[in-house]
Amino acid sequence: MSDIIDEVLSTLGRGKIFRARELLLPDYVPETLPHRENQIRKIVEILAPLARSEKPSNIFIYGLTGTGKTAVTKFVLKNLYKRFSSNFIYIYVNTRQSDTPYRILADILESLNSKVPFTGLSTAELFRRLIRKLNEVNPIVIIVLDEIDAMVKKHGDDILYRFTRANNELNKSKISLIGITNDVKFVETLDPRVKSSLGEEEIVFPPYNAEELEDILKQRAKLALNENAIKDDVIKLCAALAARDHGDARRALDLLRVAGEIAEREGKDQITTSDVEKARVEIERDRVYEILSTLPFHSKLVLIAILKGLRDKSTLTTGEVYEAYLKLANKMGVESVTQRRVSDILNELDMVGIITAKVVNRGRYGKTKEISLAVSEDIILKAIVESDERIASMWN
Ligand SMILES: Nc1ncnc2c1ncn2[C@@H]1O[C@H](COP(=O)(O)OP(=O)(O)OP(=O)(O)O)[C@@H](O)[C@H]1O
Repeated sequence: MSDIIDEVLSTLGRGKIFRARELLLPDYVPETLPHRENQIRKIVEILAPLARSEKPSNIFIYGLTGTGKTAVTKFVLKNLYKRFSSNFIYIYVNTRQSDTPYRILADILESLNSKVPFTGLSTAELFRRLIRKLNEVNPIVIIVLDEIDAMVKKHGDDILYRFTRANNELNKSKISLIGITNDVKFVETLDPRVKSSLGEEEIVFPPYNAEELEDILKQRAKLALNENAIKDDVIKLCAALAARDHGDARRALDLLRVAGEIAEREGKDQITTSDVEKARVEIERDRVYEILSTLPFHSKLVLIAILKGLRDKSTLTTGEVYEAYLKLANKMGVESVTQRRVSDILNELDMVGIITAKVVNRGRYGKTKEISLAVSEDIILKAIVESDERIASMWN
């Protein structure tokens, strides 16, 4: 049996495209970050008091997705830590993954070598433990809260408020916060006290343009791909597609990586622009699949109702979708949600690009929406059936 494993591994190793594929993955923090010199300089200036063991101001960083916020923050902290490791420590928490106040506090405590049970304590108790722990250690603690909008939208900004006030309870140690978000409007929703404290310093990351993305891709391609595996037209196309999509470097790098994987799968030794086109379709399909499979149960049911309804007609009204949904809920023996909620679900599905809901005026009958699908029926069915056993058993 181990022959099979060796055989597969040896063919994988024989790829002609990648030298180090992992350098194109989103978690990799490169040694140089072109076109972010100003942001790096500004963060270093704000954090400079660390050199004198003094607490820096809190920083609030915002900019659209893929504009380098996380990479730049990690890069600066890593490099400052190399120089002043006796003056501070830093803890990075992604609050989309650790998306409750409990998990965030537990993550921070665990980084400080303090074991925390998975559940069972109050957040107030965790906070007390954190203060106690920090009072034992000397240095300044920089806490990076990445994607904080995700957590605050679900749980409110109480934990941020507590963090910004924690220094009053600390003796030797001090906390500085770096909050990162890609939702620019999010700042306005914060409690004014949190806003002014977290936003002592604000840094904006603008989107990259196509030329900047080309530089980023070229630099990364040099490290990750074999020398002759790529030509300029491929880099240009990846950069142009990602620039159109609000200047997102992650998207540009994903396009390049997936195009490389497609070329390698086909045994080629060079990536072509048609591989990039295929990569674009593949990435979009994965994105849609991910959205669909993580939808809440009733949203999935509404979609199935739409699929059934569209067998006989080309579009459906909101009322027709609701009727079809009620029938399904009844058949499955689940409690249905209100028509108002179904209407909200339809808006959400429209916003993420799964359906199209066009408002039409029906004269004296008022306005309604004409609902149709914006993605293929196959992918909806596949994602929902594969992610929800109850719906799958009804469908089969
Ligand atoms: N200037 C740059 N040079 C090289 N690589 C970059 C640059 N900016 C971003 N990247 C790369 O692009 C990807 C996305 O960047 P990053 O995660 O920092 O974006 P972000 O702004 O934090 O996005 P999000 O808000 O979605 O988390 C990462 O792989 C990162 O290494």
